[in-house]
Amino acid sequence: MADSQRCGRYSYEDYELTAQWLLSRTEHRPKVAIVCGSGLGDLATQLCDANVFHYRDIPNFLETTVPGHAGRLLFGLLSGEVCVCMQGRVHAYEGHSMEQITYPVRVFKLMGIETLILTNAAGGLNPDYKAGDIMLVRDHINLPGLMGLNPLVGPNDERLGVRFPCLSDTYDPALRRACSRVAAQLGVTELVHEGVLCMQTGPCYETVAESRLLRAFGADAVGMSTLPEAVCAYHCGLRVLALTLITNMAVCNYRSEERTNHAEVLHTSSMRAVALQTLVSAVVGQLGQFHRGGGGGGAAAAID
Ligand SMILES: O=P(O)(O)O[C@H]1O[C@H](CO)[C@@H](O)[C@H]1O
Ligand code: HPA
Repeated sequence: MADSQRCGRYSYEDYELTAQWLLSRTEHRPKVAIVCGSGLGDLATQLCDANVFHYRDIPNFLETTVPGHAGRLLFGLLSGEVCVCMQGRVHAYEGHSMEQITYPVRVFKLMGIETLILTNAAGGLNPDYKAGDIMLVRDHINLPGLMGLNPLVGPNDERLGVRFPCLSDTYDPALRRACSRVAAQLGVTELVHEGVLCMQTGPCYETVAESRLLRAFGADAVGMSTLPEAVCAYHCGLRVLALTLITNMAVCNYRSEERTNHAEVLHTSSMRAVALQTLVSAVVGQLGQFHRGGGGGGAAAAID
């Protein structure tokens, strides 16, 4: 394909090549993909009959560099549903473009994935939240995207999605409802909120003034990932559920002696890993009936 026809750095054929590379090395045919955020990678170890690939061995995948992101892709069964699970992600602050960090999402699309479940760690901005809570992402504020760092910038390949996607329904309402119901069945409703996730590029945590600004903008939590993946996934027709673990409260007060740090983020992730894994596994268990029905666009009918 000529450079002018490429989506940007990658062509459709690059995504296809990686998808075929993976599918030719596993007999699993997943419809669900899961991305594990900081310290949440143990979810991947729950997969039965797993086939494991290191990112460094997968064509065009980037290696992870951040503690808490193992850098392995696993195929296997979770709650009886065939899944592919990213044990860790790469971030823009590691020196990559938005297109590079979202590469796996388009590969998933070409592998036949229908639902993408994103997880991440973030700082709480909503004063009703506390470290250890879980936020179902209802909507987002994509600060890098608003500043031009949007993964869809560049020539658009219509095979992957439309030029001007409307993002009002990025986070599938039926999936969120299903997740809330599962949380109630598991007796963890008091841990679970719905809210707005803001992304800033990182790697610095926010200043006090920035945290206050983001709260005033309407954000309930702030992180350094997830939104580019959600944008790319929605663009190419995947159903998206995003679960944010509030690993710390963003510092919004000059008198506070709290200092956000990655060790604290990983500590909270480890404390809540089992709860989050249980929630995600149970939600995945509800997806099968819809996927077996085949075809897109019927999520609400199938899950409700
Ligand atoms: O978003 P994930 O990858 O879960 O991790 C979050 O936690 C790290 C900062 O502590 C950053 O990588 C931020 O993005
Ligand atoms: N801010 C940004 N990203 C984060 C935070 C935070 O407080 N915690 C975990 N990831």
